[in-house]
Amino acid sequence: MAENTNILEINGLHKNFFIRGQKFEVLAGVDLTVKKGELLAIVGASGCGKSTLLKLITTLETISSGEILLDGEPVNGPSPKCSMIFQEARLFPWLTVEQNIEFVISDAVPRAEKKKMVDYYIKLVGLTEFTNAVPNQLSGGMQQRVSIARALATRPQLLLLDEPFGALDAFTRMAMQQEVLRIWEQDKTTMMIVTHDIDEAIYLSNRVVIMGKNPGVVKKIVPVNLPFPRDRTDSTFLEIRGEIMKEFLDT
Ligand SMILES: Nc1ncnc2c1ncn2[C@@H]1O[C@H](COP(=O)(O)OP(=O)(O)OP(=O)(O)O)[C@@H](O)[C@H]1O
Repeated sequence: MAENTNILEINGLHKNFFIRGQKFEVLAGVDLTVKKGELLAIVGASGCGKSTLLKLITTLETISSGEILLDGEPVNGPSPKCSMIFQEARLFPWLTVEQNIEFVISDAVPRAEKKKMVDYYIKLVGLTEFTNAVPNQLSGGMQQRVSIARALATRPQLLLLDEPFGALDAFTRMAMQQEVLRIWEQDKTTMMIVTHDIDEAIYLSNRVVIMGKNPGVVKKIVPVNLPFPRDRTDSTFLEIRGEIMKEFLDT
């Protein structure tokens, strides 16, 4: 059988929420395909359903209608093929960096192999010197790097990042964007990143998905055919920025 080159296929996805019996249609027919190895960014006005979309993929929320196929299989419960990172790092405060990562690796993995995996992911995010630190001994950016290492240690085929750098200052945020690209180039895990920052979306992704609001739909998908690392002042970068901004202003 031919290998499935799409890690994610979303067809006619609808999501309704009910508040005191009143129906709110949040997603109204989202179609989206993500190829293995892609770095996809999702942008859209606040409340358009970006986080809801990620939650439906991880089954933190349930679909109203439509389907989501993860590596060719309909999602119907949490899958080891998919991992998610949130705006805050959500680490265990009483565990060290090493223990936070070790925690998510299956007990079926032999001890020596587990140690190797933990060391690999700590090195991947550049925290080898902080292996034995607990989260409150780390900066916000470092904590988020631990959460990335922890998510990758589950060896997901798809990593979902929901505004992962939203709580970080501008300098740390830019450093983290470079870090994500470095990790992606080394690890090639498919990533879907939700962000409010249009520059971040263009800087990081192969395609930018622009969502429209009320109800949430995919309005436009803009390809970003620029080599990495990208120059934010490059004329094509700025052109793409203008194209995305125009969609927002038309909302
Ligand atoms: N559990 C819930 N119950 C009811 N309504 C919800 C629930 N979760 C989300 N919503 C509603 O769904 C809509 C989309 O929310 P969502 O968090 O997906 O948007 P978003 O695009 O990620 O927004 P933001 O950019 O502000 O984070 C909002 O109107 C929100 O109030």
